[in-house]
Amino acid sequence: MAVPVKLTGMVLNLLTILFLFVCVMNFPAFSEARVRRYKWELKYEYRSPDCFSKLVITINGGTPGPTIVAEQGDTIVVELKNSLWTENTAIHWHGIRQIETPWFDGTEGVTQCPILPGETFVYQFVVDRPGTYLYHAHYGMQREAGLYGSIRVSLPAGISEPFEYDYERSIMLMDWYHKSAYEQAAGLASIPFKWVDEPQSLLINGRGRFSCSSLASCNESNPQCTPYSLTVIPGKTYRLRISSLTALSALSFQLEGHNMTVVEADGHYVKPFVVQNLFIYSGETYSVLVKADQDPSRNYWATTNIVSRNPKTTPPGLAILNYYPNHPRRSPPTIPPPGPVWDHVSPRENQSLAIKARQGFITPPPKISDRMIVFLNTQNRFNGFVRWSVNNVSFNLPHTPYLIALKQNLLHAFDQTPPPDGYDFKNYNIFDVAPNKNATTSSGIYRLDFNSTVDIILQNANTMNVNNSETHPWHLHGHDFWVLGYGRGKFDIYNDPKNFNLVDPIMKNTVPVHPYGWTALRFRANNPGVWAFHCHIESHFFMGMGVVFEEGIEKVGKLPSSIMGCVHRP
Ligand SMILES: O=C1O[C@H]([C@@H](O)CO)C(O)=C1O
Repeated sequence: MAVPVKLTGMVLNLLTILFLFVCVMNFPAFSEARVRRYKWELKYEYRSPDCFSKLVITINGGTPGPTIVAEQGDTIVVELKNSLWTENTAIHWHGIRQIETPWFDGTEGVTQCPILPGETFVYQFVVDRPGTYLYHAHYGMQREAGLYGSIRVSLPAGISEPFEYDYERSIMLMDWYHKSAYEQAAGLASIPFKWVDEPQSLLINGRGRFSCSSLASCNESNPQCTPYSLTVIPGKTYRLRISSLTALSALSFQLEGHNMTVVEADGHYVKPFVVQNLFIYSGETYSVLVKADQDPSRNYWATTNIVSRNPKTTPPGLAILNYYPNHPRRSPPTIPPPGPVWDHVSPRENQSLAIKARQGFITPPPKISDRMIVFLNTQNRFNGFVRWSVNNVSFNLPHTPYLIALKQNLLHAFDQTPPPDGYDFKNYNIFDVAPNKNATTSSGIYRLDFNSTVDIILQNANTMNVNNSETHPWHLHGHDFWVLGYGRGKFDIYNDPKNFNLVDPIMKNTVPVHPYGWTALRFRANNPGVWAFHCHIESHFFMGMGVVFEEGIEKVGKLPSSIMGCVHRP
């Protein structure tokens, strides 16, 4: 009798060890997960990021705000105190899917009520994937007041990336306006329409340079606008996590005399490819590898330029690539290299086409989809206002959050007619000035079958100006999608799907649609909640360029009362 008992004990011990081993290997989060707590206070303060002094929103005194640094599987807790005297807020955690916490996506009007002045709101969510992510205000046009920052999620200790580097650094790109977000918003919502125009400067890690000349509130020797200096040790390889949260601008980023190898996009490993300049759209993140292998006796320029729109008077953003031990502020002996020609579309299309999933890290998409929605992107005129629309419907964001309205059956909170799944494919000429017949505004939403596979075709077109089609970066909340393809002209619903990349498409959360082109995406509607999908250009979303998806609302757990401040209960 004794032997079998002993054997059973041994077997049990072995099984326990095996179980723990499997947990550690497959679910690093299980063994390592930590809670990371942040205490943030938002304030309006005078700052001079490009030497021009204006009111900006700071987090704990800074803009950009603090970087959230975590490991895969960690829980992030941000205790956010709104000390803006008279202004609400909400913060979106861009690229974090909010699995089982759809109420902490931070999208005012979609997933939560605004956070009132004086209130402290606690966001709590899990960062379930490694990669480079972002956070920013998602309330009106508040992001461009300076409320933004980055989230860096690394792999748990003991697991390595599929590429090698010695050190890593973050580069955050931003465009910068001197007018307040209020002045801009009021202009966009006025008759006659007042466009925001090109930014006054471009910021690299929160620093830029505006030519101050005669302006009293501008001081070029203010240390707040000293160019950012990225110090490298000769011979070492750096992983640069490059992100953009511009209000408007599509950018190119380059390091004078250095190639960059792209290895990550929006938290997914990319089949490596080399670029001299990286095109990056608002809401995107990339990691590139750079070797400090040039003449170490000098410094080099790091520059960013506007592409896709005529930059007019906006100067390039400049930073210094500092080869240690040269002085970090020593100007390179060269003039900053020019960026790519702003209106050449094909180099940008080529970069989009080059971004594929890395071998060994491919998550294949479902082979077929259950529903295809085509989104025609156009400008409209509606009751005299200039708006943007998809399928001739311009989105109106209600202030009762959809998540609450749907859970509590508040049907009066938004339009109950769903917007259309397509446009008049046969008769609409995407190269014509947008005619805007039958343009409407609506707060209606798309309701997706839970767990269904959805294809989205972003179809670009001419704006209301002759021979003009713009670039729009579209961002999906709550999901990553597969990028199945890009094309020029009008998407052919019968033939173009035959060329979809179902082999190694990259997964992303933000993707551009190029001028007069289309972009095809696929995602699984498997994250119960209500999710915004919109152009990441701050003014375009404000002008109606977005939609909302609902999926599996019945599976959403009990909503926390903290998100419900604006909802009147009977
Ligand atoms: O929304 C926009 O308005 C202007 C312009 O079209 C106004 O005429 C522009 O470039 C946008 O992107």
